[in-house]
Amino acid sequence: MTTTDAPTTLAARGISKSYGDVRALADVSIDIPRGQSVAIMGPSGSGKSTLLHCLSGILVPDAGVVSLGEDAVSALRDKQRSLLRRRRFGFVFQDGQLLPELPARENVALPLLLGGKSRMEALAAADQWLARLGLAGMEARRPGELSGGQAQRVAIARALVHGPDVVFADEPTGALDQATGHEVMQVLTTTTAMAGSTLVLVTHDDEVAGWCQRLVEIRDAMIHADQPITGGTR
Ligand SMILES: Nc1ncnc2c1ncn2[C@@H]1O[C@H](COP(=O)(O)OP(=O)(O)OP(=O)(O)O)[C@@H](O)[C@H]1O
Repeated sequence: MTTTDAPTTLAARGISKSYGDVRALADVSIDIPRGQSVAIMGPSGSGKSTLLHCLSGILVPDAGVVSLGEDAVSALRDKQRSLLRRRRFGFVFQDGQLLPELPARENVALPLLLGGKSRMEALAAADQWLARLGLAGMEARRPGELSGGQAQRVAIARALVHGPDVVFADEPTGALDQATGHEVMQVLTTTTAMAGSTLVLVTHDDEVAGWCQRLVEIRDAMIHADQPITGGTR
């Protein structure tokens, strides 16, 4: 949260992004209030990942502004932007992107250690999150010793351990079978809701999107539709 008590809205104002001649985003604006879960869908190449990367400060738009509460994310210099990303955002990718040589508990503790917490505090918090996600007893396993669904739960714990304002997820169930994907989405949406974090995810899968409260459809670099999901699980 910012120093005021105002809810921390993630917002894009008129953002555009091109790669050479390819226009990936054209004058896109969106407001995502704190705690909301949003699915971004659209055809391949429509600009979904570019939007996610601009909102999360991985990319800087060519024009327009991305802000989180009172902080203009897109105006920050590289170093400040990566600091903000580390402190206030969490990320879940398709393949988890856990560090293969580290046990689950150390993977989860990493954002806290990077944020300056003591090793003891960070590992204790990591163990709590792993237990919350149904992984008690698996703290010492390395990612290669976990199933795909278990590894994604470790990735979710790592994304949430430092109490981020926003969790960004790019195809979080893309590498899982349907039943495991369903389970991971249930865990992802309920734990981010419990933590009071916003969830922004990109998916090709209607069922995955159905776990969110809002659906944003991108076509040809623009927002084509933006509507609440009725019967959304969150
Ligand atoms: N690094 C890059 N260099 C050049 N062109 C790029 C780059 N990244 C994306 N693009 C192009 O920008 C457009 C939007 O890409 P983006 O990855 O945002 O789409 P997407 O909707 O996420 O696609 P997919 O569903 O296939 O992942 C596409 O035409 C893509 O080819």
